[in-house]
Amino acid sequence: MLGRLNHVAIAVPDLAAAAAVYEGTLGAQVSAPQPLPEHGVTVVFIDLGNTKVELLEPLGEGSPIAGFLEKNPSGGMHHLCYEVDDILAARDRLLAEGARVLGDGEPKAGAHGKPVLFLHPKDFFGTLVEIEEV
Ligand SMILES: CC[C@@H](C(=O)O)C(=O)SCCNC(=O)CCNC(=O)[C@H](O)C(C)(C)COP(=O)(O)OP(=O)(O)OC[C@H]1O[C@@H](n2cnc3c(N)ncnc32)[C@H](O)[C@@H]1OP(=O)(O)O
Ligand SMILES: [Co+2]
Repeated sequence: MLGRLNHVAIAVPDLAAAAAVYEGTLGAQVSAPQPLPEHGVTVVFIDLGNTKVELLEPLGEGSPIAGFLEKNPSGGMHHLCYEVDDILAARDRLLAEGARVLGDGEPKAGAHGKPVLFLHPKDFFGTLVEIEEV
C-alpha cells in the first residue's frame, strides 16, 4: 500500500524565520509561502529530489497545529506523508485494520492539489501520518 515518502513536515512558530534558516544556514531552495485556509496552515516546501520537507505554521483561528505548537513552542517534527496510489482503497484498508482516520474521513486536496487523509498519531507510535494519492 505505501509508496514513497512524499514529505516530512516540521511545524514552526514563524514560517518566514524558518524558511530563512533553511535558505541561509542550510542553503536550501525554499518555495514561496502557500496559505491553505482549508487546512489552517501556511506552508513552504524544500524539494530534496528524493523527498520534500514541508515547513508549516498556523493560519487563522482553530489551526489543527496550534495545540502541537503550544506543547512544542520552538517547533518540531509534525508528520510524515506517505504516497498511496488509491487513497479510498487505502482508507478502507486502514479502517478495516482499526486505524483512526481523522476528520470526516473524506479526502481533502492537500498542498499539491492531490487528495490527502490523516491518521491518528496514537495508532502509529506517536507519529501523525498523512497519506497522499499520487
Ligand atoms: C498543507 C496541507 C497538507 C499537505 O498537503 O501536506 C498538510 O500537511 S496540512 C497539516 C495540518 N493538518 C493536520 O495536521 C490535520 C491532522 N491533524 C489533526 O487533526 C490534529 O493535529 C490532531 C492530530 C488530531 C491533534 O490535534 P490536537 O489539538 O493536538 O489534539 P490533542 O491535543 O487531543 O492530541 C491528541 C494526542 O496526540 C498528540 N499529538 C498531537 N499532534 C501530534 C503530532 N503531530 N505528532 C504526534 N503526536 C501528536 C497530542 O500530544 C496528544 O497526545 P497526549 O497528550 O499524549 O494525549
Ligand atoms: Co503534509
